[in-house]
Amino acid sequence: MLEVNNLNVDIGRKKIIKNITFKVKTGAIVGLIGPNGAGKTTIMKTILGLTKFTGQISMDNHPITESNHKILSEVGALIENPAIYPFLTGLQNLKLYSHDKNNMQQIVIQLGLEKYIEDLAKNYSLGMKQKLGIAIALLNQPKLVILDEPMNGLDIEATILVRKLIQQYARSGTSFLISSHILGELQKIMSEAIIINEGKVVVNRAMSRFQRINHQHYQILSENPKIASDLLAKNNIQIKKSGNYLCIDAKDVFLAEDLLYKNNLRLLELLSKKIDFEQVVVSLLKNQERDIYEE
Ligand SMILES: Nc1ncnc2c1ncn2[C@@H]1O[C@H](COP(=O)(O)OP(=O)(O)OP(=O)(O)O)[C@@H](O)[C@H]1O
Repeated sequence: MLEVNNLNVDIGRKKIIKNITFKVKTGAIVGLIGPNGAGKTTIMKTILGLTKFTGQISMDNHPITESNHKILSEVGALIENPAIYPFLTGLQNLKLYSHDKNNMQQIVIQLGLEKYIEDLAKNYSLGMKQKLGIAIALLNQPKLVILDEPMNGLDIEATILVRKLIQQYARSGTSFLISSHILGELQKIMSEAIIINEGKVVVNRAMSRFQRINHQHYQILSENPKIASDLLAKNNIQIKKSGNYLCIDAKDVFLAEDLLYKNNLRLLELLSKKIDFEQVVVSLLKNQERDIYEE
């Protein structure tokens, strides 16, 4: 539904976004991940027609250009600080954007805003403002929702609520492009991850293709790593070397222990390891494009 092709953004003389191409399918939750200054917010702002660019952006085959933003009426967004008028109540703020009273009331309930929706927004806490900003982004049944750091300032209860709501909207066909530094949180909901660094895409992949996340493996340190490595390889155990350590799959650990014992190779260390998504992202960013954990 959203297609971004060969996107380039220059600010002053600096190239901020360098030839970025990606798609967001209907009902997908796409995570935009990258270190500070990677270009996440710039990409989001560009899609929303707020920044000059070269390349092509289209939604449902309608091009988004500097002069044609019509299709953006189908997009909800929360970028940086929520655009909230402090001297209006939460409800008055929502009414400014809402086309449908029933839909607005439903979102107030879905996000648990009832208790303070009649209060002036200037008296809202950071988390309350954030929830109101998310409510504005979800108004009017958007086809695409762009959220920059949506979990900012939210407590655990609100985080779970927003997570469930995003999943519920995605199930009914809304697409999401979300940036977050809280990778564990994003990992719980996103269907695809686009990892960017210095304005370029490092990896663009469905979550199901990060096969090694949470994969259990073992690191073995034996008396004689060279002989141990030859022995395990000869017995069809797949090994990866990491210095003197040999990494093997959890399913092979008993066989490996047995082989080492029978061949009088003393086991000095046996460490159980799990690779989490954060480690995968750090390794991808370090190696740029080469994922050491992928086969
Ligand atoms: N108005 C601007 N003028 C000059 N440089 C800018 C401007 N806006 C963004 N940049 C630069 O563009 C680059 C990307 O910034 P951007 O805000 O898109 O990064 P980000 O990935 O969203 O970072 P963060 O995670 O810190 O929010 C940075 O180097 C930033 O300094």
